Amino acid sequence: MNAVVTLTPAPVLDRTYLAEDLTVGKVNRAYEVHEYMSGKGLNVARTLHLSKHPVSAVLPIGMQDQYLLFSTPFPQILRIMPVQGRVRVNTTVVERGGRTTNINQQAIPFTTEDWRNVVETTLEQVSDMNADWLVVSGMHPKMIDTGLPIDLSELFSRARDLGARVGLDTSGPELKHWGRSGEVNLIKPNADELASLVGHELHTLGDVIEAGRELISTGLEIALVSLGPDGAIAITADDVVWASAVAPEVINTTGAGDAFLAGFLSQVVSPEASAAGREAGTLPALSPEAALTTGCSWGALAVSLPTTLISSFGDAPVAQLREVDPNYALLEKATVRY
Ligand SMILES: Nc1ncnc2c1ncn2[C@@H]1O[C@H](COP(=O)(O)OP(=O)(O)O)[C@@H](O)[C@H]1O
Ligand SMILES: O=P(O)(O)OC[C@H]1O[C@](O)(COP(=O)(O)O)[C@@H](O)[C@@H]1O
Repeated sequence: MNAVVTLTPAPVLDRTYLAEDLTVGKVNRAYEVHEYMSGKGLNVARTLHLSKHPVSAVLPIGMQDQYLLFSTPFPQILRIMPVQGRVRVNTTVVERGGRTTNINQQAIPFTTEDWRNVVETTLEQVSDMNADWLVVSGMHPKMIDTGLPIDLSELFSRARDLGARVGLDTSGPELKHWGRSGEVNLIKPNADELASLVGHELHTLGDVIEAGRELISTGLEIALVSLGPDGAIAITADDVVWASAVAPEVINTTGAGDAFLAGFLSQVVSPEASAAGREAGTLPALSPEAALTTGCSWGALAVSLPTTLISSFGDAPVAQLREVDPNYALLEKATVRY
């Protein structure tokens, strides 16, 4: 079966304030607050589990903060690794009308021993589940002793030796490094992250395709680029597929990327392809079309909810494949941010 293991190297307590509007430099008041354990890999795993997909979420989290998991949905998918340090807090302010502002705290650094345990536990999960995918999502903590970001080389190469593809959803210098490393099969940048990765603005769908192809030439298998209201595009060596869905309303865009990635992973390797691949000792064939529409449907559902937690797919908007038009002007021009 097409199983997925997610690793969230820097889990988060997500605190979301719903406010009428946000005025910078003034006192702002929230009319509603939500707080729950989160992080990109955990969000992806929860959504996959809700769709009855086999998944395990590795979560390094200090003993003092494990109480935060008491009320978390689907505790059975968690593989908790006790590490030193407190969990970080990410704050989101959502205004009526859908404008969303995020303040994300820095990740807590790892000791060498803690990181080693996280790597071994993650690989154990990949092996035990015969996973088709290992997905590493969110910020990368630094190492206490060197001050350098975690090194994922060994994790990636051993996961690939176990027959899993490797997906990465991160941003900043880490995306710049791993996105071109040839050690990763899939990345999921949004348009701004892709612009930063290639170092120039992206105005049209053609610009996005060109940027994706540049990355494919470095050894990446799929550039999966999410384009907010323009849906998402999957670029491989042989194929370019574009799809989108119309969200009924836009309440909170935080979490849309995670819901989208979960939808994509849920379909991109069919159970039949997975079984055939294991039998033949080859990587299973990918089916990007069905996966992309599922991803866009779940992404559009996520933006219409106040928090990142999806509790049912019943109201998910239907997504359509679209004819790829390189001249299509993106609704939101992508800018370089770091
Ligand atoms: N306003 C929107 N309308 C419809 N779908 C949306 C909207 N915003 C996001 N989505 C869906 O969610 C996915 C992820 O959103 P995006 O904003 O691109 O990612 P991220 O949250 O990682 O920045 C998109 O690919 C799209 O399918
Ligand atoms: O690890 P980072 O980059 O701080 O991101 C973590 C944040 O991203 C989220 O997972 C949402 O991500 P998306 O909007 O990309 O889906 C939040 O729930 C969480 O606070």
